[in-house]
Amino acid sequence: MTTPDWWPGEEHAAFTDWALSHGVVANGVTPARFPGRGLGMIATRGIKKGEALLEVPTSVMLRASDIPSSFKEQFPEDIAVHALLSAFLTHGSPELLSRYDLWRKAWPSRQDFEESMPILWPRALGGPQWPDSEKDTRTTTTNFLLPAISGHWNTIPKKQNQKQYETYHQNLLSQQETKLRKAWRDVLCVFPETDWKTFSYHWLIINTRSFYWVGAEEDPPEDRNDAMALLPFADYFNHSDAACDVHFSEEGYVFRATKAYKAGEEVFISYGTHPNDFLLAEYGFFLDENSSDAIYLDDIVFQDIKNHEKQEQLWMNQYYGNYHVTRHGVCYRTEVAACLTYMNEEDWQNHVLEGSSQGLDEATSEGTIKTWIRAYRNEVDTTMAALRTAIDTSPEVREHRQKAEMLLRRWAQIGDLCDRALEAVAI
Ligand SMILES: C[S@@+](CC[C@H](N)C(=O)[O-])C[C@H]1O[C@@H](n2cnc3c(N)ncnc32)[C@H](O)[C@@H]1O
Repeated sequence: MTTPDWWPGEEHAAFTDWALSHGVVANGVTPARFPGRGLGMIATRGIKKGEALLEVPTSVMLRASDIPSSFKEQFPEDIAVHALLSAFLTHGSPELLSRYDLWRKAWPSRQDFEESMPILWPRALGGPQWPDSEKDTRTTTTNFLLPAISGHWNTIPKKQNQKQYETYHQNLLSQQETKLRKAWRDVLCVFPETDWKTFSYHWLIINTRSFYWVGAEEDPPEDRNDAMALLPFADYFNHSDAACDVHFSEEGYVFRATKAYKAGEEVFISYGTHPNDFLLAEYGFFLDENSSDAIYLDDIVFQDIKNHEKQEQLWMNQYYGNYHVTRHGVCYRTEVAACLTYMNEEDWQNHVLEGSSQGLDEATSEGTIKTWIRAYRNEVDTTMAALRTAIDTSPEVREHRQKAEMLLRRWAQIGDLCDRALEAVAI
């Protein structure tokens, strides 16, 4: 019998047999190869909306509670679950880990992560310095990484004394780096001889393949990132921005179809409503079409609203930061910040608290917002031109041409998003 062109290969067939014989129920889906996406799930027959496609019992999952206490107790109490699971995959007893051998053979390689994940990219493309990084020989100081990932701009000076606030979709790389550096310190405390490449590989496996999990008897952890588990087989699902019907209970996880599928179609789940910069930083890919795509104007807005009292007003009224733009225009927070550039304190307070339009000038607000979006558009043009030049002239960038071209594609998307938002802005 000839194998189909999506045939995943022997190691995936062997892992599938293991999963099915250990209680995983796959109902019309199986792993398959999809160009540009590695492995994913394919519908093996017509599937109706609402059908249960996959059940993964808790007995095959890997959670913090599955790690023996004797192993856990060696680590600092505040170790993150992500770090603990990475440490267990790196240093757990071979007898306990052997049950996952076939699953682990089905994972992507470290080389795959080096290609796709900015956190492992070379310094020349804005990647961080790690124990195995090559000497920093950058000949350019341009930031080629996207501002939401790197936290840096080429054309906009970053304000130094901004307040600390939660940003879920900005400064992504430094947040990720902080977590990985802490995990690395925690594992070295207990296993000083840990191999960086192996540990960081496991950390990235967990970063890209874990699911939200809280046990029935447990309260959700303070840090949402600690509510995680690995689900063998379910981690074949790729992401799309379509809706997704996923439930978990003490028995395990159940994935249901949110639409009908024809045999041969890829079945996706949603990893969450994430903009493309987030997908690139956290998962090493981004979508061509993403209804959740957005860019953030915070550094541009704070460059404009420098006045300390005005910044305090934003802060006190909980409008400080997280100003986002989609192709449909800007969020309400951005509109509120734009009014503050020209309204007096009393009028602005009455506007945000009571909806008063005293002192509101929609044309001025619109003009301010367009100036902010144009500043982002200018950053796109400047950086794309520099990146194109670097691809042609800089040996250290040319060596990583595929990654540089991935960045160019994302910058072009952002340029397009700015143009559409400029057309859409009308308050
Ligand atoms: C949970 S795994 C999914 C299985 C994975 N494709 C594999 O080959 O093992 C998540 C990873 O799959 C890839 N991925 C998921 N959705 C994708 C998509 N829509 N396009 C491209 N790659 C995707 C990314 O590399 C991501 O880090």
